[in-house]
Formats: sequence, structure tokens, C-alpha cells
Amino acid sequence: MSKSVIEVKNVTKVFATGTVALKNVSLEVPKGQMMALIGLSGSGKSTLLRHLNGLAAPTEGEINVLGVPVNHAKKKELRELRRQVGFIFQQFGLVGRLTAIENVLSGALGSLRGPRFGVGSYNLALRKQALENLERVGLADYAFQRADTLSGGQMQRVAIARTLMQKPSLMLADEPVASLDPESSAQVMDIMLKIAKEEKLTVVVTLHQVELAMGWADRIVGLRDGEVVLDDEPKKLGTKKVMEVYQRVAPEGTNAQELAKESLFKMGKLG
Ligand SMILES: Nc1ncnc2c1ncn2[C@@H]1O[C@H](COP(=O)(O)OP(=O)(O)OP(=O)(O)O)[C@@H](O)[C@H]1O
Repeated sequence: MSKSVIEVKNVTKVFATGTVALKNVSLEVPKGQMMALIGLSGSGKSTLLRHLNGLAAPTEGEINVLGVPVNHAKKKELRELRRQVGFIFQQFGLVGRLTAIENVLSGALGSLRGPRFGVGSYNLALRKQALENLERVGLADYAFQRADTLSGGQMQRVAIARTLMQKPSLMLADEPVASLDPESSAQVMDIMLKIAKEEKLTVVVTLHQVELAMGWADRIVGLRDGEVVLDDEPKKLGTKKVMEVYQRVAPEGTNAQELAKESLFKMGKLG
């Protein structure tokens, strides 16, 4: 197996509607890296994330995740891959009427047979593990509180603890802090980074906030109209360069700008 946890090679995605969501995207993510994916709304971040666990298939190109050729994998291989991939959503995905610990325990369901009802239906080792995972996200004291009474930040931390029950090798987080206030966002990012480093867990996180990407990620990849226009360590890029990804007009020297010029030229609008 190669050293990279994720290998994306020349991936293009054209939806049935004709929208080109990804254009010739190539990137490799080594084990243990915390990579932030940034870009304007509609730039293709979620689409790329969905390709990584086989929820979407590329029109062209190859995707290899944890040694599995995702776009050629059989259903069984994909199921096994998804057991190793934790997914964190913007809206947490908790069951509100269940307690925090019941939600965390449900993360182990992929490895168990049959449904479970209540904490007592999980074995002691799993219950211990669930409590430990709640401790890791700083919420052991909230184990028996209903999830719908927790704050947004606490809910996301419970969702992270639930994902840890899978013992994932890769964590994909789609705008995990988009609905949180700055303090809770920082807390969630801190926890993700701490766990990623402790477990040598590879994390790909889509973010809208440049300052979070700058402060927490090992590497920032910027997408613009489905193309990679930025890919480096935050300190090598600097905030100004990263901010350019959010400008409506493509920055100088990028492919996107060349393409825009080309199409204006073809339309006869540039001499
Ligand atoms: N199932 C689909 N069918 C058709 N077009 C789609 C589909 N999913 C996404 N798209 C389009 O692909 C493009 C990229 O969407 P995507 O959701 O990946 O962007 P994003 O960068 O994650 O945006 P946001 O930050 O708003 O979540 C958009 O133009 C979107 O409308």
C-alpha cells in the first residue's frame, strides 16, 4: 500500500445537470495530516469529500483511499472502507431524545449485530470506551444528558466521540463548525487537532473560515470552480494568499484566471 491515505488523480466530476463540480483535481494526503479544504460556496468542497468515501463517483480519474480504489470497489469493499472512515456533519446528526452516551455508543453499531436499546444493551467494554471517548472531548460530565439539551459545540463534540467508536483511520468533516460561534468553533477544532495528532488520524475538513484553516490545519487546499488553486502549508501561503480564494475574480497567475481570460478572448471581449 502507498504511504498516502488519500490519492486523488485527475478527477473530474460532471453532474447529470451539466455542472462541472470538479476539474482535473489531483492531490495526495499523507497519514496523520490535518488538511483543510476551503473555497467559495459551490466550489466543489462537499463533492470532493463525498468522492472520498464513494458517495459520489467521478466522471473521470481515479480515487484511492486507505488502499481501496474507491471508484472501482465492490459494495462489500466500500462498506469496509466506510467503517474506517468517520464522517462529521455540519448538523451533527445526533438523535436528540437519546443521551450523549447513547449517541456515542451508536458509533459502534457498524461492528455489532442487531439493534440496541439503551446503554445496558451494549457490553461493558463498549460502555467504558464510550465514556473514555466522551472524556476525550471534555464531556464525561454530560454523558447522561439528552443530546437535544446540549449546546451546538457540545453536540459536535459528542458527534466526534461517536465517530471515535469506529476507531477510524480517516476522518472527513464537512463544515463541522459552520453553525457554531467562534469560541465553540475553536474548541471543536482544538479537539479534532488533538485527537488527530494523538491517533495519527488523517483529517480532511472543509471550512469557510480562513482564520480556522490558518490556525489549525497542517495544509490548506483551495478550490475555485472545482479546480485546485492553492495547496500548501498555512505559514507558507500567508493569510492574503488564502483570502484570494474567496475573491470572486480569480487571482493573477492561477489557472482559473487564465481560463477566464481565454473564454473572454473567445467571446471577443478581450483583444
Ligand atoms: N447532486 C448534484 N447534482 C447536480 N449538481 C450538483 C450536485 N451536487 C452538487 N452540485 C453542484 O456542484 C457544485 C459544487 O457543489 P458543492 O456542494 O460541492 O460545493 P461546496 O463548495 O461544498 O459548497 P458549500 O460551501 O455551499 O457547501 C455546485 O455548483 C452544486 O450546485
